[in-house]
Order: sequence, then structure tokens, then C-alpha cells
Amino acid sequence: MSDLRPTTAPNRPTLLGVSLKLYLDLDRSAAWARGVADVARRHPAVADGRVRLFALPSLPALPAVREALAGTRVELGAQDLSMHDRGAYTGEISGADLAAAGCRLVEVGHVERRLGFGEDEDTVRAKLQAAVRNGLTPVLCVGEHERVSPVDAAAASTAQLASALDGLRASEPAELIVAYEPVWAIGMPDPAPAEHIAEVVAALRHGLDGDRRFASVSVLYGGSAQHGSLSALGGIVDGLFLGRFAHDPAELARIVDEATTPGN
Ligand SMILES: O=C(CO)COP(=O)(O)O
Repeated sequence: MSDLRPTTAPNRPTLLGVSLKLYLDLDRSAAWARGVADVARRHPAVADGRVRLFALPSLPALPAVREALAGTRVELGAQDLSMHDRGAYTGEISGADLAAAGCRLVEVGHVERRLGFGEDEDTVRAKLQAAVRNGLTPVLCVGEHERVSPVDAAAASTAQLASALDGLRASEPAELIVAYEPVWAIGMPDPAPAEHIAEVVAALRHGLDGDRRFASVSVLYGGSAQHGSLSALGGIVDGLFLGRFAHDPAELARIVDEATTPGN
């Protein structure tokens, strides 16, 4: 079992990302964003950059969420993009258009797309390249599907990471956010155990060590992440990738408070 000593640099910001998935309709997405804007304005740690927030609403909610977050430091992103930028691709979403619409980040490779929409490793790789090509920071999701030992989970997750990054050529060193999301822990009452997360995150960091394509790499934990997760993880991760447990802005505010507690 690996120990739980912090592996993040002490002065790095804590990164808290929230995906709304398809849970909230347009009105509720906008109301949520107004609540998050309020948290960002009120909270000194967000204002001074110790906590970095990003929000990934559903696509039709992007304009309203962007408007609600205007003037705050909350970064905007999308949950998916096309591997294509332009052409005869009916229904696809160009990364170039996402960037022009105010997105800074885009999620790639979430298991709900891998399994639910048949996105294989080639698709994930092409989408990651499209993100970087368009100056969007990929939030690359990796994680084992079944509950296996931490060693096997690390092997599965690092293989997904290597496959997604294979062949990537970044003209400018890009930012990369990796979200470790064990599939068996998504949509549950509780996150995966801290020792399990620690071992996989250490392996992911090792896989990214010295990768010159990236100016900065952050590794987040997602999968029923909630208030209490940062304290349990004690600085092992750079932050959390949140779902349901941040769909109430008051809960997100509690997690921001937790992020500024010494030791987290
Ligand atoms: O998949 C997730 C974030 O992308 C996690 O969702 P939940 O926190 O709702 O399990």
C-alpha cells in the first residue's frame, strides 16, 4: 500500500472542476452558474487564485453559463468536442467554435462517452489532439472499469493515458488536466478509498514526468468526489473533478472552504 504523503507542490492552486453532465436543464444550469459566480466573488481563495474553478455545462447552456460567470475567475469548458474542426460532419462540435465561444477547456474520454457512445482509444486520441490544436486544455478522463487492485488499476489507467497522448504534437507546450475516475466509483454514495487513488495517481504522475509537450500537468480525482474528499486525499491530487456533489453551489462553497484548510 502506498503512503498518503502529499505529492503536490505546496503553492500550486487547488483545481476544482464541475461537470453538469446532462443533469440540469437550461434554467437550472443558469441558476447554478449564478450561484457559482457568487461563490467565486465571495471567496478570497478563488479571487486570489489559490483555488481555480472550472465549469462544464451542457452545450446549449454554454451561453447562459458564460454570461453568469462573466467577470469571475471561473473558467468555462465543454463536455465533448469533435475530432474534426470543419467539414461535412453533421451534428459535430468544432473545437475551434468552442474556443471562439469562450471555452478554455474541454473534457475528453469520459467513460460515459467511451461506453455510451462507442468512443474507442483512437477517437479519444483524435479528440485530444483536436483540443490541443484549438488551444483548449483537455480534461482527459482515465480510469479502470472494474474494481481491481490498485496495481491493476494503475496499469489500466496509465495505458489509457499513454494511448490518448500517443502521437500528440503540441506546437506550444499545452496545459493538460488528467482526471482519474475509477468507473466503479462514479455515481456512487462514496468515492474510491484514498489509498487506491494514491497509488494510481502516483503512477499517472510517473507516466507524465518530464513530458515536454506540457507546460503544466494537473491530476484530479473524480468519481463521487465530495466535501471531505480533499481532506481524505491530503494533497495527493491537484484537485477534484466533481459531478453530482457540486450541483448545489452551497456544496461547492464548502469544498472551496475545505481546499483552503491547511494540509489540503
Ligand atoms: O463522472 C464524474 C465527473 O465527470 C463524477 O460524477 P459523480 O461525482 O456524480 O459520480
